[in-house]
Amino acid sequence: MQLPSPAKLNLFLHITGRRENGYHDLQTIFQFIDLCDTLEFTLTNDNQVTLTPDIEGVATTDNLIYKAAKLLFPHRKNSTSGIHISLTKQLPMGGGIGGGSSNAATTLLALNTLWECQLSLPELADLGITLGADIPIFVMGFSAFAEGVGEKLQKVEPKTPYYLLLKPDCHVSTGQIFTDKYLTRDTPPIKMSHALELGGHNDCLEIVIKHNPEVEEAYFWLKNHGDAKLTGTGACVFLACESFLEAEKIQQNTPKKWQSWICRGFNTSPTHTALKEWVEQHQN
Ligand SMILES: C[C@](O)(CO)[C@H](O)COP(=O)(O)OP(=O)(O)OC[C@H]1O[C@@H](n2ccc(N)nc2=O)[C@H](O)[C@@H]1O
Ligand SMILES: Nc1ncnc2c1ncn2[C@@H]1O[C@H](COP(=O)(O)OP(=O)(O)OP(=O)(O)O)[C@@H](O)[C@H]1O
Repeated sequence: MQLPSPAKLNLFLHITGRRENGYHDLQTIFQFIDLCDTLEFTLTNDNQVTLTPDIEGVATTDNLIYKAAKLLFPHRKNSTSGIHISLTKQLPMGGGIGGGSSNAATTLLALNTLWECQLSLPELADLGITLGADIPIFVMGFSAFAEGVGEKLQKVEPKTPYYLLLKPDCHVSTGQIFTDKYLTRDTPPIKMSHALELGGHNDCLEIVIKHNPEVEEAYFWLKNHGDAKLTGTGACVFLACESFLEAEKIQQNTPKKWQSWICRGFNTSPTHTALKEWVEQHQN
């Protein structure tokens, strides 16, 4: 089974409070984009989880793919089932586009089918959130207005424009941003209808810029072309464009020191679309 594992954008990100355990209450709209890693799953009968290739600097046992597979292990129908997973990585790490979380969710979805665990999507999301706050959105697979730490999801259908996405050459630590003393943590909550009509801002921007001059440069460069936004805690910044051609024109002038992609917004995760097709093809 081969599945895409897409990135997400936070169309805005408001921080409305801080919990005693250090996690933050937030409001955001998540949307998927068609920039994806690819995961290939091969069933084995050896009671093992194996993963290739290694991600540089990440031990296999720390890889969210491996951790997600291990979470599902007790739910296998057949206790000798194993899995070999092969990862083709395209999504930059530390970009705020949720690559690791997406990989974990894709693994949960694939193995739930291959190992016949028969867990519901909310049950998989509950397992996933123990590994990361961004995993439930990728498990549920629809664009959403999110609250809580990112797990209370209401389905929404924002516009699906082309985006120009830039990745400055730095890696932002989400933990560092969320522990910064000066992070705004008291943005008043807004209603979903307000969020859909008027959008919002990203409370992390000021702190991310303070720690990462590369993000500051890319953000203000892109802002010259329109309403540029930071996704998550960065480092990626993005701009919704009127058309593919407009995105391409701006991309042609983008300084070469930044990676750039033209991608499309999607309100259904490409993982879910591909998994549905796989299930239809493999039904007796
Ligand atoms: C910034 C976002 O990407 C927005 O979608 C997410 O909120 C972050 O999600 P994530 O990377 O899956 O987050 P986790 O791996 O659970 O946590 C990374 C770090 O961010 C902090 N964190 C994360 C989510 C949240 N709502 N409040 C937090 O304070 C955690 O304390 C942790 O130190
Ligand atoms: N399969 C994986 N893919 C990417 N990163 C992984 C994976 N497994 C573990 N990680 C760790 O997670 C960290 C964050 O990677 P990720 O691609 O999710 O970045 P991100 O989008 O900025 O994350 P977030 O905003 O969710 O913190 C990486 O630096 C890496 O140490």
